[in-house]
Amino acid sequence: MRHDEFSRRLMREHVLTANDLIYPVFVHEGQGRVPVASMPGVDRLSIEELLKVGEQALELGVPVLDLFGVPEASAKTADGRIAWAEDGIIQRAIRALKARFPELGVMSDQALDPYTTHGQDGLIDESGYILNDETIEALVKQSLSHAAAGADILSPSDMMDGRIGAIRAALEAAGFIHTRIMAYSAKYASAFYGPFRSAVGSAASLGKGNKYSYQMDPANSDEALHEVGLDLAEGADMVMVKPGLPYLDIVYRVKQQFRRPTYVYQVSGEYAMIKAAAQNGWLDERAVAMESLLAFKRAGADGILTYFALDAARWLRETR
Ligand SMILES: NCc1[nH]cc(CCC(=O)O)c1CC(=O)O
Ligand SMILES: [Mg+2]
Repeated sequence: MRHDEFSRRLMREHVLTANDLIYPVFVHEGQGRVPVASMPGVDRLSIEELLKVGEQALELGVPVLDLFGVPEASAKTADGRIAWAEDGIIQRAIRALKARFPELGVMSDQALDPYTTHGQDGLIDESGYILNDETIEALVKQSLSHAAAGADILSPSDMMDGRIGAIRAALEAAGFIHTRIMAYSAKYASAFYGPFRSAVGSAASLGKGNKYSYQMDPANSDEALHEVGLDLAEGADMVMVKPGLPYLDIVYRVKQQFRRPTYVYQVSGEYAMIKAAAQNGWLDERAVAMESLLAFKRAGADGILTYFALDAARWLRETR
């Protein structure tokens, strides 16, 4: 069966298409594009540049852009309140994208880390411990402001307990009955997020801090199922596992157990490793990237958040 291309195609079990891809983008207050040094090929975008990327995504058939904000460092506070400002960077970005491309799916991130002076995803007490319930109140405000700006999908990435239920209830009460929620349900306390933290500018704020008291222990697997079950019960439409390739077993177990829309995030560090090896001539970038994306499909993912999204959509087009 492996002898010829036709029979290899005939017995192929899984396929990757542009429909499976979500493209994460960084939107900054500055002008133009500013490269992220640890993520070659990824730039922080002004809203004007974001619109060009939105057009490319539509043209390539990538269904959704996922927006992350990069505020001015001077605008950060301990409570991260610019995260829910009506004229905040993400709120303006959502409005601009939806006005220009109503048919493009727009997803946005809910967490406070780019907006706080301490770089944690929520509010903290004097000892630095994250305050679950106070954080949820802030996340609800952030969520409502994104929904009001026109976000199609909210994606709380903070890992507080109970935030999906609170956000869902607030959306319903405010009449946002079409806003979808993709929960970062099994988000691990991973060192693979390093380049992302540089991109949004939370690395410097976080310093030697860590997120062990709210993100999951990489040693755990049953706990991921517990977390997914809670988020689905609280009203999540979609659940996510993060990071990606080192956690394929979790993707597989979540899909097998719940059979619900399941997503995986190929995170910044995974992207950086492939890019760095490719730049050294050690790996074939396109082949390795496409193999990794296919592996997510094989494990059971319904979609993938990846910084390769636009490139992958182009590569898929070339091979068709
Ligand atoms: N709310 C924070 C957030 N949202 C997405 C990522 C990581 C994404 C990536 O590494 O590509 C992180 C980093 C973190 O939890 O510190
Ligand atoms: Mg949870």
